[in-house]
Amino acid sequence: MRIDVLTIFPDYLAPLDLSLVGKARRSGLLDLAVHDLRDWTADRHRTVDDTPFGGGAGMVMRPDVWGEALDAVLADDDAGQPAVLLVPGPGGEVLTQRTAEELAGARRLVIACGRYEGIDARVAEHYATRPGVEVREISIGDYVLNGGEVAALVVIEAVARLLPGVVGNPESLVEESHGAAGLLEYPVYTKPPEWRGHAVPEVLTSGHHGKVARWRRDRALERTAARRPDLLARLAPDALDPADRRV
Ligand SMILES: COC(=O)c1ccnc(N)c1
Repeated sequence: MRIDVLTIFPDYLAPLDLSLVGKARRSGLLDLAVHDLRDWTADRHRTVDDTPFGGGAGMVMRPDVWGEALDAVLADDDAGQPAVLLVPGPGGEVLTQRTAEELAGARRLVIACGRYEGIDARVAEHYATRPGVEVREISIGDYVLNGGEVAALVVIEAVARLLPGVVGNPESLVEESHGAAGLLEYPVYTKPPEWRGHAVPEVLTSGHHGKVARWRRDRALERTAARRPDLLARLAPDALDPADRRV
């Protein structure tokens, strides 16, 4: 997968050199490039914004600069592959694990990080008509940030970890919260077996794999019922077996 990020703060995306995403980039599993939007400005001050039509506080990011940048980045592709143009913003569709799974299936993501009061609306309108480009505004939750960069980091991590080969044990993707099981994850423990008077649940040291699996499933169901009953309600009817019903 190829991901391009456009921003006026490239250093905000430095964490993408670290950990699993950084490893995926170095191994070639993920082709990720961060671009400075100001490289497409034409004036001495490298201006990317201007005052809003209709008045009001703050500044709006100029469509001409974004147009030059997006045209250049979108044109730079090997096979005219379709691209999803993501615009992080509080008014977008809220990112869920399902969204991440969808985006992980894309050949290419281009992420336009807005700042100030946002990007001139005509940019999204224009690229929505561009053949091979799908425009999606993505929110990472119901709150406002100062720019799209933090959201870009969240989206990239949520998507990259789903790419084959990025996480060591793909099995772990099934039982994690919001994973394929559709439940919250069960509690996890490691050595020592007792810590400050807290013992590890005995079943986990019994060596009985069937009982461990049942215990974990029960804890995941209990947690989901207590903290996110909405997720339980969404489960397919056949997702719960008779043994689950007693939790
Ligand atoms: C400027 O971007 C935001 O404020 C933003 C982006 C993505 N999700 C949000 N909840 C806010």
